[in-house]
Amino acid sequence: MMRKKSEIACCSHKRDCKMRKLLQADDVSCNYLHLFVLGRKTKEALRIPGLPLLGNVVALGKYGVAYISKCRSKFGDSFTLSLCGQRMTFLFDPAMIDAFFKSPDSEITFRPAVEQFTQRVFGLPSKEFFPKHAHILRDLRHLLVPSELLGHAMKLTSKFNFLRVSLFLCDGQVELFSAVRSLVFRSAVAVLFGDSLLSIPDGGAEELEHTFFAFEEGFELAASPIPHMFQPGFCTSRQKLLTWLEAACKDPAFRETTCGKLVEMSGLRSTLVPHMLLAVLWASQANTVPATFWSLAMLMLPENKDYAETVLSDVDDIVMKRGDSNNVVLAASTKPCSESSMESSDRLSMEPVLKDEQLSAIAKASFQLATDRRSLISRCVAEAIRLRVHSIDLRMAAQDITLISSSGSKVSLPKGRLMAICPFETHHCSDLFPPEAFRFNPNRQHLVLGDGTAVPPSLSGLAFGGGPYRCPGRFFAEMEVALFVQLILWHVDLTFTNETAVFKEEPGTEHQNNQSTVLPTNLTHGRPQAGSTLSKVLHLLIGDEAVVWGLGVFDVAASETGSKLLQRWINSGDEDGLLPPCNLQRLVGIKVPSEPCYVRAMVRHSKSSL
Ligand code: HEM
Repeated sequence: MMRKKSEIACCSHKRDCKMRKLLQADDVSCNYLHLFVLGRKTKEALRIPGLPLLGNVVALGKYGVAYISKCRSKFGDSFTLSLCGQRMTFLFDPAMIDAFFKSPDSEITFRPAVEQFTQRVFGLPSKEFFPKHAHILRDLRHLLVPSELLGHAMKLTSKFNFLRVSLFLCDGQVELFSAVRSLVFRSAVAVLFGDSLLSIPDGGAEELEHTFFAFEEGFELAASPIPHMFQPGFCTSRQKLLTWLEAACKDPAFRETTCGKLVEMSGLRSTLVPHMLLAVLWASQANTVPATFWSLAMLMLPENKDYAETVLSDVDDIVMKRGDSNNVVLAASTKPCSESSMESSDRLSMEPVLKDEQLSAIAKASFQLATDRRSLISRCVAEAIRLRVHSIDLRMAAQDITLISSSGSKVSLPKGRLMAICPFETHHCSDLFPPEAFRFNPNRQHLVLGDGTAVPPSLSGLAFGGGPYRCPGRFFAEMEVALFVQLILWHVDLTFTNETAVFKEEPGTEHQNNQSTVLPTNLTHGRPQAGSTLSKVLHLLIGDEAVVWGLGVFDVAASETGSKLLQRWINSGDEDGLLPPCNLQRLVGIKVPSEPCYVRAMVRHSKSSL
């Protein structure tokens, strides 16, 4: 029996389909049962009311995932937003998410959905870039296969050894996100792009880092239709990055790096090369920095102390088994320097770089664990990523299609409709991550979608996308994050401090999101301007629903449950709220903290140095 081309088989979510269980039907028969026997009607996803012309863009831009969640709780598992005339249908049913990733390009396509990023943000003209896109993805994936990772891990470790003393001062107060950001960015850029990119005149690595994160902050707005002339900060930082990337390509050593090899294989016109490198720079840094921060921060929580100790003793065990223990003072048995009887001048004098053989033994053990998906550190990283995952992933309907949910209901989408999934909302759903999706639990079951081919079963769920366009840097990223978390834990004992900052922030390290909205108060605490004249006029002109959903203004009573949910979200995995809340506003990329996270870092010292 041939499947109708426009009807996408989605009924592979085996646990949920009662009809399948009852009749013991296979995937295809099950879909046909729903289509013809049960005769469910196909309908368009519900359109959310909104403002004339602007639709829902104001509310979505202001409240991000909080608004998406609100729409889901009111309108169900599929609904359509209007964003300045462009319709975007959100899908939450697991079978539809599977189809979103699994369907061939002739049905659900990638290119037109992400063109606004590649073209507007990175300046890559679609006509020239997309014919090469599949090859570039394949080549990057090939350059970062697991068998290539040990060399990268050793280079990352030597960068860590160089930077750790300045970033984690002995007995000093540290803003953890800034320290992690500098460590991860400077190390990974050196490994993937070469040292020359970090040695730009007038400021070197610090200037590059500062400029990149200014670009990153403007990234989402730059993809929107708002003209770039209104975003001068973004334009300046992009221009600087392009100039530095162009210069870095000319260094002969660049050819030996991962990105140098990628450029050579890509066959892209030379003027486009810096633009492609900018895209890879963004993709390789924007997520790993917050992923490392959250993984480390979750392991610092008192309730996760046992996990943190086991992570360290796992490293020790491997070092012992390999017979390298003579060279290494085991991390779990070392005390932070503040607990020793040493004077602080002694502690600082012991600060110097570890001996090569010590570091190499620790790094090899950490690497082994970082690349083993079953190890505790890998599971902790995956779980932290799950809880702070991005809020949107996009595709587009390449023809008129009908999606079928796990329960057999059907949703039709016209050709050209933008389709979105929301991993952040999905990852907080206890049906998919039982028993308690909001808890940090590295021992939980993997997410299994459909037959597991589009999104491989994993704790980190949808964090790396799926299907042919899944993240090509996944293995590298998982290794990098887990390696750094282990090295940092091995090097310093970190404790939260309630004190406010006692140090002056260095230029370029200021916290990005201090000003941003963490939790949209009027999404949870009522309608602040309900009585204003403007509000009354708007209500009269376009109706209550359009104002409420167009601007995101809700009543307290109606949103009491939603309010609790939102409050739990910004601190999910952290019941006592010790960590900074995460910023729910941004849709793209792993969530960043919206407040600084001050910690006291006490360097562990080796017994052999005593
Ligand atoms: C924790 C870290 C990371 C996360 C969570 C992540 C996540 C993602 C996601 C969700 C996508 C889109 C996939 C889709 O739509 O199906 C993506 C694409 C991509 N990622 Fe990653 N990524 C990470 C790290 C990296 C690293 C380290 C690299 C490079 C070394 C990288 C390179 C890329 C590239 C080049 C793309 C674009 C693919 C395209 O244009 O089709 N990523 N990543």
